[in-house]
Amino acid sequence: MESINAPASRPLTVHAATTPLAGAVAVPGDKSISHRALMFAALARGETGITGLLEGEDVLRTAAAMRALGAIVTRTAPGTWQVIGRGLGTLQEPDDVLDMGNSGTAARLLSGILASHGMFSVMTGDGSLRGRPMKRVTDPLSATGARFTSRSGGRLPLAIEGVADPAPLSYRLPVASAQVKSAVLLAGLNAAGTTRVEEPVATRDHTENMLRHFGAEVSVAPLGAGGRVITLTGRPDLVARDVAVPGDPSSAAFVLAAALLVPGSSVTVRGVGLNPLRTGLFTTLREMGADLRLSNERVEGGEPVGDLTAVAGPLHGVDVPAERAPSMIDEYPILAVVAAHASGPSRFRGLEELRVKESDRLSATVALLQRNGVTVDVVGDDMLVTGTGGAVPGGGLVETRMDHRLAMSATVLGLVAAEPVKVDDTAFIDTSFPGFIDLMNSIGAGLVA
Ligand SMILES: O=C(O)C1=C[C@@H](OP(=O)(O)O)[C@@H](O)[C@H](O)C1
Ligand SMILES: C=C(OP(=O)(O)O)C(=O)O
Repeated sequence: MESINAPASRPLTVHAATTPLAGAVAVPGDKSISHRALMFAALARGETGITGLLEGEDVLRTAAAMRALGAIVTRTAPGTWQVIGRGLGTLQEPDDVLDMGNSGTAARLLSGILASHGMFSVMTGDGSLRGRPMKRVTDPLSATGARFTSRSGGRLPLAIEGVADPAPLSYRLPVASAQVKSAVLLAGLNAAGTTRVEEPVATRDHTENMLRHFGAEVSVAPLGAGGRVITLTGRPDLVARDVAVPGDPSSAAFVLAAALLVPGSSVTVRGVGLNPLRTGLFTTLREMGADLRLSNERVEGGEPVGDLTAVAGPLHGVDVPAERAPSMIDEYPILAVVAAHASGPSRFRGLEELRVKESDRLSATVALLQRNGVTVDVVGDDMLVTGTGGAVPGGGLVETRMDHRLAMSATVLGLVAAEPVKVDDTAFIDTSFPGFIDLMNSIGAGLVA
């Protein structure tokens, strides 16, 4: 897909690692928490300090958008940012189109904020984001009184006529999506009364946790088997509070997977966020027989954090239940790579949401593996991978389709394939994991960009 916003492409040929991977590293800050820290700080009164902020392209788009809306957002040192917000309901109408780049989280969460402020705005994104569904947020948000206009299909670019006195929403999520849940809750911040969201399956709860941290009243109650009801009292006095962003478990996934696969490796990733609604991959890897050790468990900035050490060893196939998908939704491409290297069959169930990520990750992951000689099928919404028992042929060209996670997954596959794996473009890795190639080289991957 072409886009005027697309960075120059950066192809990479990955050769098998010739030595074990070793060392202790830290990955960049959590992307979900970084977006939220910037947005919520901009809505709060006063000065918020953020440490460990992910300085990836996606989060930088959110920083630019909050500036365009009148917050003062300043980078004071690497990963350390200061945000001066003026308080809920006081955002300024942006002068120009808000370009959210490649980021679904930025676009969807911001929709909730823009809908609930009395201003006109227009939002767009890159070629990938313009293809992703927005009706999942604009449908519920329309009940606030806000109006959304777009071309047919309800995708970006989107014009938003927000309302200064939005009606509070009561909404049951039709898809398991933390982005939709968050958009509804954010619209509820500036609404008089109670906003209520029901989620049939629990999704990442960083919005709930961080809104409470900034002084909002948010309650969470169980709903049926594994679901939740979230209620938010509108018009809270949001007050600036510092935020420490933990390392992103979705980024640590690539480093740890590489260490599990390259023979003889042992790698520690320090300070990984371990919110239980994010750790489905680690559970799954252990079920595959992975030696994944947790140490130095602690709570930082209200989130559980720990150091994870991956030690290479034999892995076997796994059957991942659909209920686990929300807690590892971004990890299926790298899990598929691990399953391709493992012995025996794997089945990952209930992956319909993968079709609407930065790319159609179901078909793109299938293509990634097939191009490299691995047998893989899709049956309904399930992916079936036939493990090679450590004998991935490789030799294929992977199309990353403007999708950072495909680029990193293909890179890890190349480290253990018999023939070099060509990755058409690694530039999009910068959306979530700037410095990925250097970090991998610091533990011995030998990647030559
Ligand atoms: O809320 C968030 O920060 C995110 C939610 C998930 O998306 P969905 O809500 O579309 O499942 C995830 O895939 C994305 O990377 C980040
Ligand atoms: C799906 C992802 O992000 P987003 O929806 O924010 O583009 C991701 O990072 O894998």
